[in-house]
Amino acid sequence: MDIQFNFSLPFFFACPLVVFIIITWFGRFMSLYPNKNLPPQPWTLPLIGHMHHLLGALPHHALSNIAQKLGPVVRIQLGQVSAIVISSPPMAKEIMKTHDLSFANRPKLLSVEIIVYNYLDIAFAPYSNYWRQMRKICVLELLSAKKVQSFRCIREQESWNLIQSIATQRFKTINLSDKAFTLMNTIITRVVVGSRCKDQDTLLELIRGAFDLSGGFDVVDLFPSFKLLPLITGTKKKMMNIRNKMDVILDGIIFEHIEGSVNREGNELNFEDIVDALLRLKDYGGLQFPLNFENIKAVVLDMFAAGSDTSSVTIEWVMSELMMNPRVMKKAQDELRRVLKGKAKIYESDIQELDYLKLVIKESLRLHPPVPLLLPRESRENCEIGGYHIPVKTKVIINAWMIGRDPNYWIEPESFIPERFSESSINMMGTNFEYLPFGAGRRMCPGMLLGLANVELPLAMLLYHFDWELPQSQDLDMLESFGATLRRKNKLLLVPHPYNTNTDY
Ligand code: HEM
Repeated sequence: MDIQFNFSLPFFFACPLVVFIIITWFGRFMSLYPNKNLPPQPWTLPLIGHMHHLLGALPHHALSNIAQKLGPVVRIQLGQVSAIVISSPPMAKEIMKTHDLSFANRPKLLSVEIIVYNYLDIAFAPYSNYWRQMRKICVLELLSAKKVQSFRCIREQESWNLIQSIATQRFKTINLSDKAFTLMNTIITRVVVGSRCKDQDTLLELIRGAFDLSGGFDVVDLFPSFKLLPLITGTKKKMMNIRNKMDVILDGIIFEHIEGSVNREGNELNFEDIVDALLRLKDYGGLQFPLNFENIKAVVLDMFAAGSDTSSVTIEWVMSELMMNPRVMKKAQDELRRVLKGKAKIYESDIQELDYLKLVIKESLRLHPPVPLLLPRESRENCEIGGYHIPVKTKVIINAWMIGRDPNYWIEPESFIPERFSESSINMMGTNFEYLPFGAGRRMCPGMLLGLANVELPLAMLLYHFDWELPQSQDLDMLESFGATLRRKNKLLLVPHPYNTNTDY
């Protein structure tokens, strides 16, 4: 199905101010425009026909509404950018398996260009020999199973610190969302930088600000040929400011590593953090594209951006779903308390047997994929998908959120039923296209192991050490907010009641 969201050009040039206000006001989506494959229509008709699906809606909801009306392959015109939206498992398979190589590019975005030193990172680098080299480094040197295992003591210490801090607030209302964010900021900072860093919160706030604009829905990315737009809207100045502030912090981090003055705690001496690994590879010299400080900073930014919020929102949503589903909460806690038999403290080796907890996380990632539209791709050549011709340089948005709730593939798709995975072979490895929390194909998430390890242990501890209640007279909503990740709109406020373990907090 082929529709276009666009403003007519004469209208655009006749009333630039009006259009500018409309664009910035309506923000994320453009309106409709006569479609060359449909009978000519005045632009207002399709606008009225579909705008109610778009206005005020979260992008993944808006695109789901449109897909329900128009089908699993919808072409939309986002300003000057031609895009297709993919909303079914077979069509996702076409993009990420059958034609994976043809769709292995990422579209160019101004915010990303400025922030990651002209696409020197992994997540937004165009498909190229450079990207292949950096991806290989990422998979083999930075995020391998062995490496993830080497960061285990960080997860154990920081998760335990979280439990201790919650224990001091027992029976009181705590903001679990904020606690999960702080925990994950600290874990990812220690993994990347080797120790807590005085600037970690500032750096992560800057990164969030920058990557919130990286969804490709910003007006400057929708009209890339209007070179003055980034200056008029102030986007360029804003991004340069963010980049400069980040640069100072990142230079400081690298300098400390080179100098050997990182303030490491006890067992942090025993592992190589991500900056160490990148500096080692820089000095190694045998790479096709030798690394310099900009390459290192771009990859470090990716690790922070991709590794922190994705895991903390997962903790937020798992805990929210458990509060909404007391049967599942009880079953998960029974498993933990049975397996751990009153142990005072949990270590990572203890959680291998927690099969039900793993199903709970899997089910939460189905209903609440932290990156609901994955990262956008772009076609590298002309291609045919589901009988439609897709021209080169078309942006591809895959609605993993909708796919995970597709009633043709999931029984009771809106219900939280972890057991659905117990007898099923569906996994997270990107081979089942009805379940794509980490994407699939060449651009699939390389941080899956680290991401899962970062949520499993804290969740096990939260559920083992405490029973949870909602604050008095409060209901729990499940409203979402869309940014770089899909998080709760309202913070998760809960009251912890210590469970009777042999623990001395
Ligand atoms: C629960 C945790 C996580 C989730 C749900 C998640 C999800 C995703 C998704 C959906 C993508 C896009 C895949 C695609 O386009 O097909 C992605 C890409 C990526 N993720 Fe993750 N991620 C998580 C954790 C992490 C962690 C911990 C790291 C590293 C510290 C990481 C690093 C990356 C990178 C570098 C990419 C870009 C890959 C490329 O373009 O080649 N992720 N992630």
